[in-house]
Amino acid sequence: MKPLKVALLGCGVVGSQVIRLMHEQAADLTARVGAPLELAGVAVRRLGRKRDVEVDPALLTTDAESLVTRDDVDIVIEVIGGIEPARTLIVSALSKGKSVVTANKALLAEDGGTLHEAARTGNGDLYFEASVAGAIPLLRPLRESLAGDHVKRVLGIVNGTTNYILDKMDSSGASFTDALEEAQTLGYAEADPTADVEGFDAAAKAAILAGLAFHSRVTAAEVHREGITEITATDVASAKAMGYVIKLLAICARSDDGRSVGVRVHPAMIPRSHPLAGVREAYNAVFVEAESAGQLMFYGKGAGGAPTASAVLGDLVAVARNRLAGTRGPEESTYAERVVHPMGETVTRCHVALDVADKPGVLARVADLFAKHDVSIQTVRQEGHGDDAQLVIVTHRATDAALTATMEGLRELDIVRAVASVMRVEGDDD
Ligand SMILES: NC(=O)c1ccc[n+]([C@@H]2O[C@H](COP(=O)([O-])OP(=O)(O)OC[C@H]3O[C@@H](n4cnc5c(N)ncnc54)[C@H](O)[C@@H]3O)[C@@H](O)[C@H]2O)c1
Ligand SMILES: N[C@@H](CCO)C(=O)O
Ligand code: NA
Repeated sequence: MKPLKVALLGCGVVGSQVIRLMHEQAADLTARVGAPLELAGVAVRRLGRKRDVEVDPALLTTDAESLVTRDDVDIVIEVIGGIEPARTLIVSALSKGKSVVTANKALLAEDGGTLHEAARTGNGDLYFEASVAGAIPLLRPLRESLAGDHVKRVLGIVNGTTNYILDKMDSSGASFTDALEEAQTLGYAEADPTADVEGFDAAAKAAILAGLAFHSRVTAAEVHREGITEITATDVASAKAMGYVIKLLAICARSDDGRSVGVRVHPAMIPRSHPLAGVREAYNAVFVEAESAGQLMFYGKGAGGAPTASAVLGDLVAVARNRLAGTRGPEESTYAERVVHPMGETVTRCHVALDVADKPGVLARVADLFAKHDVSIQTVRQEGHGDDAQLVIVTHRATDAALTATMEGLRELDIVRAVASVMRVEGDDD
């Protein structure tokens, strides 16, 4: 049987594991695909570098553009990352009729439309399971298994680094800075942790998830994004005292009338009894709620060379089978054309801690301000007394615009010394 030729772009953490697995599992892959998969070349930045995997030096090239357009190449795997040259290389490959497998969430979330269009006109496949939640099969279930259902909400932990940091803060009382340092020492967080801790990585994944779940195109720029850098040990302790844990959540939800979607990434308190609260260390987990299927949960490793390569290889087998069968996988589905509504229209609950003076009338004035903005209070608790009093308030569901206006009003009240902590509450639907 004629082999299918595979060009690999990038031989870093993921790329080196792709090579290892293609080599070690060659016989099984051949049997599963129906033809051998053969590496045609590996594009790297520097030829002489020491690598985590043995590669035939004759396969290495620094000319990625020539590799992806070579006539004998059938499938291109892109694991370089970043926007350029990844975009140009993927578009070149697709325009030449190749199929592409990529793990590049940043590119898909910024300009997925261009890639999908190139796949459509080139009549090839574009698969990207590894781009969201690494090893966890999540995109194929959304794109294929749930294609007959109506997804209402996707909610989950899609960034392992921040989950590791928040888990450390929760279990040991560590500060954000100390927990980040530990995550860096262990290799979870990068030297420049911005993409993870500021929520960019999770926002890109949320955009991809929302697009698939709601059959609409969503870009990273449309995702409301807040990171975890401002979370203090006091926030974590305060959450703990109330039976909550703080997680960085990606939440994609369809509006009640079905016309729009909300897509957001921010830290939130969830009850300790919620299944997502038990997601420890660098693990990922995603809940999908669909009209007929009900609640589904996907859990596993969202990062790491081998786990991510597992998802890449799954896609490789799928696109290879399609090529042999002379068919293609599903195209991008954007027929619903739902718009992303502004964060102000999103309905959430809120936990607020206020430093106040403990004297008559303070609670009444605070409550009055919530009422003025039509925000209903669920619980209120006072801690401390005298000049050290703190009011801890949890609201019922209200629009983010009303909650934001309430917080602004609280900051202006003379009886409020400081708004010590504001955090959204998710996962208990009171
Ligand atoms: N590492 C993970 O756990 C993980 C998980 C999910 C998705 N991803 C995605 O997989 C992709 C790769 O991630 P990684 O962790 O392997 O990164 P990495 O930095 O370890 O590897 C990228 C490699 O690409 C090479 N490269 C850069 N520009 C190149 C060019 N123009 N030509 C040839 N080679 C070039 C780099 O030298 C590097 O070796 C990214 O899109 C990332 O977001 C990674
Ligand atoms: N940096 C990501 C892994 C790649 O998506 C994380 O911490 O989950
Ligand atoms: Na995945």
